[in-house]
Amino acid sequence: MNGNGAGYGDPGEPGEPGDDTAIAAYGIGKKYRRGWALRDCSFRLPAGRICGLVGPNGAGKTTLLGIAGNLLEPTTGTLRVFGEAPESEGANRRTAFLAQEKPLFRRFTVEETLRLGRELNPGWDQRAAEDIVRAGNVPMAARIGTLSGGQRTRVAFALAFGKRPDLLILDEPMSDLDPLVRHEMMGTLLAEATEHGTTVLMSTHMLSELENVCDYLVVIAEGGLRLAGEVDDLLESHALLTGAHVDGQLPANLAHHTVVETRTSGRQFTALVRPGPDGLDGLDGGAWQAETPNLEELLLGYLRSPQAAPLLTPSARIDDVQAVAA
Ligand SMILES: Nc1ncnc2c1ncn2[C@@H]1O[C@H](COP(=O)(O)OP(=O)(O)OP(=O)(O)O)[C@@H](O)[C@H]1O
Repeated sequence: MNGNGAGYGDPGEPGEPGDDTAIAAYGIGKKYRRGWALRDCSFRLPAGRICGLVGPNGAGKTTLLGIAGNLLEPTTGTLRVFGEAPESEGANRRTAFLAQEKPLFRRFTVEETLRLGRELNPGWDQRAAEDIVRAGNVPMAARIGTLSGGQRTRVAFALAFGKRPDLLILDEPMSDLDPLVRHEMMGTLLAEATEHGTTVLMSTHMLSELENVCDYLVVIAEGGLRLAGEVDDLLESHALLTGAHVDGQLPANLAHHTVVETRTSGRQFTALVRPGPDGLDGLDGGAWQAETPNLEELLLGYLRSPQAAPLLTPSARIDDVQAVAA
C-alpha cells in the first residue's frame, strides 16, 4: 500500500509518495484521434523492481511508457515518477528512456555520442557506458550511421546506463538484437539494476525471457490494466487446471472461481483460474489436476483473454483512486 493520501486531482506534493514508489499512475488515459489507447489506468510500481510490461500489439504499452517517460501527455489522470511530474527537472534527471526507435545522431561517432551523454548528464558514468560499447566490439571511432541496427541498440543502451538513472524505461529495446547479445544485455541489465537499485520498466513480447529477469509485472490489454504486482504473488493467485471434459461441458462449479480462460483440445481441457477464498475446494475431484502456472502460461492466458477481470496485488494498488472510483 502506498498510503500517500493522494487522489485523482491531488497527486501529492513533489517528493511524495516518496522514494519507495517509482511510478504512481492515477487514472491515466490517453485518447488519440482514432480513440482511446489507454483508459483509467491506476497502479503503483514500487522502487527497485524489475517490471515487465506485457500486452498484445496495440494494447497501449508504448503509450503508457511514453507518458511515464515524458514523451506524451495523458488525456486524463496524472502520473508521478518518484513523486514528481514526468516533465519536472527532478523526474527527467532520474529517468532514462530507451525507445523502439533509437534517436541517435547518425553523423556522430560512438565516442562523440558518449561525450554528449556525459555533457548532458551530471551523474554520467563513462566507464559503465564504455564497457557496454566495448563488450560488443563496437569501434569508438565508428559513425552511428555505419553501425548495424543491433550495434546502434548497444550504443543506445550505453547512453541509458551511463546516465545512471533511478528509473530505466525500456520499450521493446532488444527486438533487433541477436539471441546471444540479447542474453548478454539482459544479464547487464539485471546486474546493473541489482547493483544500483535501479527500477526498470520494460515492455517486451519475449515472454520466456521475462521469467528469469522480472520480479514485477504489469499486463495491459485493450488499453486497460489486467494484472499488476509481484510475479510470485500473481502466479500463486492462479491455478492451471487440466482435465477431461464431458461433451465439451466444463463442471458448473468452475464458475465459483474467476475463470481467466478455458481451452479444449480433443477430450482434454485446460483452464486458467483464480481460485476463490476457499481455494479449489469443491471442484469436481478425480478428473482434475491443478498446478501453479509458470509465467508464460499466466501471460498467454491473459493475452488470449483481454476481457479477464483485473487483479492487482496490494503493493500495486493506489488505494485512494480505488476509493474515488468506487
Ligand atoms: N500517434 C498516434 N496517433 C493515433 N493513434 C495512435 C498513436 N500512437 C498509438 N496509437 C494507437 O493507440 C493504440 C495503442 O498503441 P501503442 O503503440 O501504445 O500500443 P503497444 O501496446 O505499444 O503496441 P505494440 O506491441 O504493437 O508496440 C493503438 O491502437 C495505436 O494504433
